[in-house]
Amino acid sequence: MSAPTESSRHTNSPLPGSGAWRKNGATHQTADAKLLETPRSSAFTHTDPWRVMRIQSEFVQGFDALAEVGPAISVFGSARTKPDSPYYITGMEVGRRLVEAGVAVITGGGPGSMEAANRGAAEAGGLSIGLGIELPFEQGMNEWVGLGVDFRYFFARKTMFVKYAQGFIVLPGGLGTLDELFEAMVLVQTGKVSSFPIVLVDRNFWAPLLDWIRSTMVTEGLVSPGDLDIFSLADTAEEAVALVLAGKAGEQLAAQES
Ligand SMILES: C/C(=C\CNc1ncnc2c1ncn2[C@@H]1O[C@H](COP(=O)(O)O)[C@@H](O)[C@H]1O)CO
Repeated sequence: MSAPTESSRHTNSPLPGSGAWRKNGATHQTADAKLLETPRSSAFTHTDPWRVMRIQSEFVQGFDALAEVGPAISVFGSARTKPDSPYYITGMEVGRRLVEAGVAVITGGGPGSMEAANRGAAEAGGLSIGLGIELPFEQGMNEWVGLGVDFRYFFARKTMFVKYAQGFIVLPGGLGTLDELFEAMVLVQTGKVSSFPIVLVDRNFWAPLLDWIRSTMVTEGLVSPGDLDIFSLADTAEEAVALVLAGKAGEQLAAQES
């Protein structure tokens, strides 16, 4: 088939997405014309291909906002902890001690222990980061976040917790905290990240879960005994921060600082 002449162009219809054309087809609209047309319906914005664009933009937005963040530790913990609870007080001390060690604090930007860690970091004059998530019951970012990024998608937000931190400190929490903890553990277990310290704070709180992992999962051969070395345990903020800064993560943090 030969290329269309100027006069035949209006009657040669293009084959979608190929740059090819078919002779004597109906008059076609150019791509520019389609783009510039006022849309008759916004329904397309609720389709998966459109969502992919939105997801992509969420990654770009996160990478842009966090690219300049230096050494950082992600702190997870319950959204329900009240300011007078010992967990909140420990969370504040964790945030403060991380900043005093020259490390930024990344949290989910919400209330409870997230707020505590952001507050400790902000009050110590450090970088206090919140990665907020759109939820049906809107909470908004806690007031102690200095650099905030909002996400619609949990998985895009989770990437940021890992990509921009050199370790995790996990305060007592519920399902959200467990989700974040297990994701981190699986990334280490499967070798997707190396030497990523994970510190669980409050031995008493975590003991029953760890006993069950040992007595059931390890006994039944579903996890290796060595998998229990993926995390360390602490009882105080001081211990937790010292552990997360120790070892390989400490080397990475020191390298980023110099
Ligand atoms: C339930 C309440 C507020 C929810 N707001 C949240 N904002 C930001 N991040 C959240 C929120 N809820 C959960 N998360 C994430 O999960 C972890 C805490 O979940 P948990 O179930 O409370 O352990 C936390 O690290 C966040 O990343 C207030 O009533």
